[in-house]
Amino acid sequence: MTTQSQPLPTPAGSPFFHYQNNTLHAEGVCLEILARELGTPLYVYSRAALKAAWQSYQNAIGSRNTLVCYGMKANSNLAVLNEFAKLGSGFDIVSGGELARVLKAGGQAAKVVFSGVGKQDWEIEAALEAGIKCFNVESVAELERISEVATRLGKTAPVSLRVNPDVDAKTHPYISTGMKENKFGIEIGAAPAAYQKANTLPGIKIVGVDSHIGSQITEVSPYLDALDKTLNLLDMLGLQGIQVEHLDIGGGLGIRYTDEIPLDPKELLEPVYEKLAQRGYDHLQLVLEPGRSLVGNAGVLLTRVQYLKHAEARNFAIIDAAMTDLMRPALYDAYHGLLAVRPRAQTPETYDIVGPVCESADWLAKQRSIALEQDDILALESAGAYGFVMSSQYNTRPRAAEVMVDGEHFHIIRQREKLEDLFEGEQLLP
Ligand SMILES: Cc1ncc(COP(=O)(O)O)c(C=O)c1O
Ligand SMILES: N[C@@H](CCCC[NH3+])C(=O)O
Repeated sequence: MTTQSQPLPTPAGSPFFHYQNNTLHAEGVCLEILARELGTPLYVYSRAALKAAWQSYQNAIGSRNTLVCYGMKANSNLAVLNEFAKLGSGFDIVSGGELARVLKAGGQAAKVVFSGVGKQDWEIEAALEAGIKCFNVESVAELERISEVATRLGKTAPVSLRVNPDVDAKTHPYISTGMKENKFGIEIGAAPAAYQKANTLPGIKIVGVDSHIGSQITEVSPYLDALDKTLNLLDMLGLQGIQVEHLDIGGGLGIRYTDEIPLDPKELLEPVYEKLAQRGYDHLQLVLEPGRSLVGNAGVLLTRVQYLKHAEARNFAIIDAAMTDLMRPALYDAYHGLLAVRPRAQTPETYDIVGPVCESADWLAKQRSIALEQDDILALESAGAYGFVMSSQYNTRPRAAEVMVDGEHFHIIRQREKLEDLFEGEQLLP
């Protein structure tokens, strides 16, 4: 059987990547031409896909008092951040570097929440100077540190305590964050005392409560279990005279990589709003921190087949992208869909799709049935989230360029690194 007599593969999750004249396109742009013109590996994002993902949250929110703080660790290219800033997004940051990116991209500090277990003094200072919405505080020691820094600067730090509700998000163990074995947050049993403490510390103003239970979540029940526990905490705090202004339920909604059935934001938010109303907390602002679900299926990684190697145990397609460009398969054994940008008519063979890096973990896809020839262009799907941002220069490899497609046009939003970028700042000994 040939690929011509088969239907073309369906790109995962996104209608913005589609086949036209037997060639994969992003919106109106032919990816074969783009890859040949700009070189590979190349990250390609669809602006329309970003907007559609944003809109799916807005449709679920309607007129309710809810702030989406894009979990920018998923994709922090300035053009992506600027797009979300223009749509009205806030940002969930986890470092001083991410704060600098938000400000550079035109985001508003007043819509920034700052998560992360290891905030350093300079990062706390920068966030106080910028005037962020709140610190999502992950330990009592951090609370004390923020109080010291704020007092020294003569400022008041708005804080929300990130509680660890000990629920199983039913996701990959490496990306689950809300179980008591995880380093994240303050265990929920210890939260009332931590809030009491926050209430007495100088330079601290309590504004919220926060939890984030993990990533790539495809069920509503773990969110609702966490919410129940958080609302019980709010009941207790209320009895102690501690009030908050907002409730942050984190991010974590999954996307389709293969056959997952992701939740529409509506499927999460409707029961959340219902529960808030039942429990008398619908006056609180709701804060969300989605990352992956806003960008994941808005991007692909284009790569070129360098060599085919037919070995005894395996057929290998050696491509010009590596674990340094897309780390998820090596790190989590993650599956990314693989598409031939121009599918061939020949009988498919089974290949392991591997990179040039000197590590056996340097694979991007395993045991995929595809008809290939040297120099073919391939697309690794669902690469818009945790793709470029997790890339490295290991093996002294320049990081890929990033492109945003917009209708019939494209914009280079990050140049490919040049060889001299790779050792900039290094010095020979005298
Ligand atoms: C605190 C926090 N907020 C938001 C996110 C974004 O998560 P996701 O990309 O799964 O939506 C993460 C990542 O898991 C996170 O750690
Ligand atoms: N980097 C992870 C998600 C981590 C989420 C951040 N806490 C991934 O690629 O799936």
